[in-house]
Amino acid sequence: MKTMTIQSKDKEPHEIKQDFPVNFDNLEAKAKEILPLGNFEYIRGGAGQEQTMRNNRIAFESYAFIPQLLNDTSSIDTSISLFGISFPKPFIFAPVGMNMLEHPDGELAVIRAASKLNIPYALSTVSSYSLEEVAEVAPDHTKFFQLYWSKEEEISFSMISRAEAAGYRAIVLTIDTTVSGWRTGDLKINFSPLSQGFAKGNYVNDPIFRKNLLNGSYENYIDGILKNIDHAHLTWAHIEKIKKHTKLPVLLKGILHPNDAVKALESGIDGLIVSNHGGRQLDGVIGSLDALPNITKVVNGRVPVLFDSGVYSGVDAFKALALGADAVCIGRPYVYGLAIAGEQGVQNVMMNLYNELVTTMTLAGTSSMEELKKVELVKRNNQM
Ligand SMILES: Cc1cc2nc3c(=O)[nH]c(=O)nc-3n(C[C@H](O)[C@H](O)[C@H](O)COP(=O)(O)O)c2cc1C
Ligand SMILES: CCCCCCC(=O)C(=O)O
Repeated sequence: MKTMTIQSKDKEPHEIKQDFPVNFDNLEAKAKEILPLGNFEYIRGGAGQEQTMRNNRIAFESYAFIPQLLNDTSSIDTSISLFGISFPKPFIFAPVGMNMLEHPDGELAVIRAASKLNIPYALSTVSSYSLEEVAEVAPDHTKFFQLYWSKEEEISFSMISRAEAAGYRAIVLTIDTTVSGWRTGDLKINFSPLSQGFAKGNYVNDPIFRKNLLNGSYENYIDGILKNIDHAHLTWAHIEKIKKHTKLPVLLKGILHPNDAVKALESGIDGLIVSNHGGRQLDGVIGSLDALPNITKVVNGRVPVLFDSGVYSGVDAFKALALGADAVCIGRPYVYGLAIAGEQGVQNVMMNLYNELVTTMTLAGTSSMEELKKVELVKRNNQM
């Protein structure tokens, strides 16, 4: 592989592999060549007829921005501040479960890349490696713990306490996955991701999980996770309990309706992630980008508003930031990078996104996040 070094505007030199796929379609195609069918389809696929996945792309393609030129863009500042910490890039690694489906180093490879690039990392509840193992790789790097609420609530409280003890900086409660979506791609080939055995990291050594669900038998952990994971009883009343249990900021992931954003603020939530889970949960849902403006409007800067679902290029990131997101979370692209080339693949993907964002900001006449947020966007009615 040929390499070149890019001097990014945050002053860290990063090596980019020149024959590594640059655009999202090529990245996905390359990952498809490498991964077993079930693993690939689990990552790629969405719920039902994949209307939500399409809506995500339609939303991005229906926004266009109008650059204003002859501004000095010789130096671009992409830095953001979240919960009092400053980061050089406006990206976050979205929580993605079971990374051993893509690479034996799984989440360990991802946290290494995240820490080298200084991009916050959100670890999934259903990770292949435990939150403690991940923390050990990069103890000082900013990590969030994504929580899937457990049917056995004590397990959730145990995981929150463990995340706090291991130095995680926030809890991200995902609220759109009370049960798994109707994933037609997985169903068609009878692929059950949780049954592959790669979701155990945070469970097998959890004292409460062992006591309540493992019944002393290590072999039963898949059964235990499957029994525990659906949690349709979760309501706003739980938020208060969670907030009482931890001093960490709590973010809600999966907000699409402005009424829910208001309820979240009333419940004392510290941040929101506007997301439709990449179209993997509920089919027929609004494109995540289309939900963003109404939410930033009601939140009005009171808490950080993060965004994900369909950010596949630097231009996509630019549009989400211009519509008011404080940072964008990247999901499928880095997972494909992981499948293709482990830690280096994850770095390549994130740096390609970043370099395209910097190029876009330069050409659009915006040299900082503040200026980016003032960019004018127009929306057309796109038909697909
Ligand atoms: C393979 C895969 C696994 C995921 N696992 C989780 C998870 O464990 N927890 C969670 O909150 N979101 C999970 N997500 C959703 C992502 O956090 C994010 O919302 C989604 O990837 C955004 O869509 P995009 O990748 O199309 O941009 C997963 C996504 C993928 C692709
Ligand atoms: C309760 C369902 C498990 C979901 C596993 C990870 C995930 O969020 C995904 O999108 O896949």
